[in-house]
Amino acid sequence: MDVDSSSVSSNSEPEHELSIYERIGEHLDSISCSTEAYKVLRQTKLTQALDNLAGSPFVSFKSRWDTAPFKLLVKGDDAGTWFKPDVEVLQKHATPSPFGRGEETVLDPTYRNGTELKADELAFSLQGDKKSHYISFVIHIQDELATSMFVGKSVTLKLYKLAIYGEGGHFDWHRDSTHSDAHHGTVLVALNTEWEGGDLMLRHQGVETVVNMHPTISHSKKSGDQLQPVVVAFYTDTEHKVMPVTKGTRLVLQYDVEAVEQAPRYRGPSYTPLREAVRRHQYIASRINTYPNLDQKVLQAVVDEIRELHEKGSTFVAFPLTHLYRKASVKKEYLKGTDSALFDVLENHFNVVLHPVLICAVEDGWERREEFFAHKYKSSEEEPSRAKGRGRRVFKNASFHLPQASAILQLSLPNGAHLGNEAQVNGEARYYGAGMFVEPKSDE
Ligand SMILES: O=C(O)CCC(=O)C(=O)O
Ligand SMILES: [Fe+2]
Repeated sequence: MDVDSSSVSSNSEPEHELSIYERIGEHLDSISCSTEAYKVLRQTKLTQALDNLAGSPFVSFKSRWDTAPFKLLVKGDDAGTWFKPDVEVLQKHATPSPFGRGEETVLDPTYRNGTELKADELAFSLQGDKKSHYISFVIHIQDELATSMFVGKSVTLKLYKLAIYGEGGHFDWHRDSTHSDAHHGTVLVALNTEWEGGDLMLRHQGVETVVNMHPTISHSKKSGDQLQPVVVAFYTDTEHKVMPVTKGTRLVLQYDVEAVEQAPRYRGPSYTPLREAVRRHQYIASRINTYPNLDQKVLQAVVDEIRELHEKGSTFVAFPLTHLYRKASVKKEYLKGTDSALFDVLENHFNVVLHPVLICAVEDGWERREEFFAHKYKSSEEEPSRAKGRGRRVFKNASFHLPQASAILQLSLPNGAHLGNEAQVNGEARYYGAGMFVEPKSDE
């Protein structure tokens, strides 16, 4: 990239969370930062505009589908129905749930205490064998997600497992592991049992939310009162935990959500992805609890601010994505939530490039003040000379704007190491911070 650069200057404040990020970043990659640096700015007009945009990391809604009669089969054994599952049969076949601590898969009941059945051990069919009803239930969830968390994407649910938590069962804070580049969400649906405790908690940008997963009664004139499951979906990079169950048994189906960009279809002359997203949101907003923020005014404020920065001479304006991604998923087609909506809008006005990002701290030798720099993450094959102590080049006409609500600072799990529902053996599923790099369109 052809941009001006200057040597390091020092006038920023020390930032506690940034130090954490830098430590984790190094832990993740065991590399030093690359030589080309973007100066990190905080509390700018652009960071404020981005903070106003921050959305919610999850949705929950009642399924309108009649799930009551779904039959459950475990390794061919009858295990009741969604309405009345046979807990004993399910437990008989279940195995203890491990989790991932760094590269290891471990069993540690102080962190996770529960058992599970894998997807290939389970089957569903309606009494009378109309299996298509179960498939319709799944398709209904996919459709809801394509109008909320994954606007305009083609969404596929894949059953991952059934988690069983008896009394004392729980799972501490973790992020779910991803199983493919397109895997961006988790869906949970509780079966109809009675339990107390066992709340699901989600944590995003430091805010914790409790979700009630108990099936609820729905009143309908046509079909009378009906018990319906609550569907909870969240992005895979959302930290979550299951509080200890104090009574009864909690049975939860867990699905992986794969989302990829939809093939272009015929669009009318007034079509824009944002208009389409907002139209769909208005339709579902009344039924769905929370969803990404797609307020046009808030999105426009980000566009206006970037344009102003460009006009003032900051040709390269960068900021972090709201979510974390595996490295191979830092691509337009895999963006989720507000990241996806914002990219679509910015792309109409600017040249936008996505790239994994590392933030590094540099200590000023005299005053012992830390300064922070954002770097496009490059592997050692891409930039082999990086670690050999070449000077840092700071782009003069560029800035990296770091909002409060940025997942890049949320990589700080309690002990700084990966804690997931699975181990990370070859590292391809690691979560990275990433950024959007926005410059004026070359023809403007
Ligand atoms: O049972 C639940 O509600 C979630 C379990 C979970 O987070 C997991 O197994 O990864
Ligand atoms: Fe999980």
